[in-house]
Amino acid sequence: MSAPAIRVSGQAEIGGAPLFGPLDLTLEPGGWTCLLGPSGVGKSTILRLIAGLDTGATFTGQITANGGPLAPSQLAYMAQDDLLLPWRSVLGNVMLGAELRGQKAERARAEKLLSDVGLTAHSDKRPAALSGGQRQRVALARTLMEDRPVVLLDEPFSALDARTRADMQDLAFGLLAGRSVLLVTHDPAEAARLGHRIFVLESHGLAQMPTPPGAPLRAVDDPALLTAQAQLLQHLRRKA
Ligand SMILES: Nc1ncnc2c1ncn2[C@@H]1O[C@H](COP(=O)(O)OP(=O)(O)OP(=O)(O)O)[C@@H](O)[C@H]1O
Repeated sequence: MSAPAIRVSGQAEIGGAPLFGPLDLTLEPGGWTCLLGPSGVGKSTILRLIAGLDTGATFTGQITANGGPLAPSQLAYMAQDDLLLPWRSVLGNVMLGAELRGQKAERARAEKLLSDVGLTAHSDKRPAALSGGQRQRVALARTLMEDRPVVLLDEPFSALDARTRADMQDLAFGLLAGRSVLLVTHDPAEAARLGHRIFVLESHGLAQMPTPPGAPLRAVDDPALLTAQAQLLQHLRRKA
């Protein structure tokens, strides 16, 4: 699977007021690009624009994959809300994408993913019977099930306890190897651990931040990661 180079160049406004940009964001082809920034600055809007979904913003610019159009079939998108269908079982939600496309869902693969996210015992339950963190893991499994070259993740680990968060980062990083991943996160440690490229979105543009030396997935106790994490937090606090 060859992952395209995704580029977003342009600016957005809401109700006539600038939201972000002008900016020029190129995702790491086949790697993880992490996007941080203050609440409301437009991070989710960028994800939704790339996904071709409605936003409240008017975007002027271009979004390209290897210089051409990005087809919806190239991407998987995990929204901030889990968007689980309440009347389907957990397993049924993980298999939803294939069924919506009229394809036969790979049940064994869905069951393996549910095992990977630690939810085998919950596979027959309805989403309402799960905790917020469990629901988020179902949504992650559903996204990983899609097997697409471009993956957009909007705060996918935000509801997880620290240990599960590290485990799910490991899992997602392994299963998404070779994909172009755009991760929106509020967690500097997460960005420093996972990012091939790290950006902070600010109202006037985009700041590229240094990544720690060494390839992701970085060890959580790597001193260089801890330094990068602290620098990122300082940058975010200065901007606030
Ligand atoms: N459908 C919509 N209609 C109108 N305005 C919207 C809509 N969706 C988002 N906005 C506004 O657009 C701005 C950017 O929202 P967005 O969700 O992209 O921010 P964000 O950086 O992802 O924030 P957070 O970190 O809190 O998730 C916000 O001011 C928000 O109120």
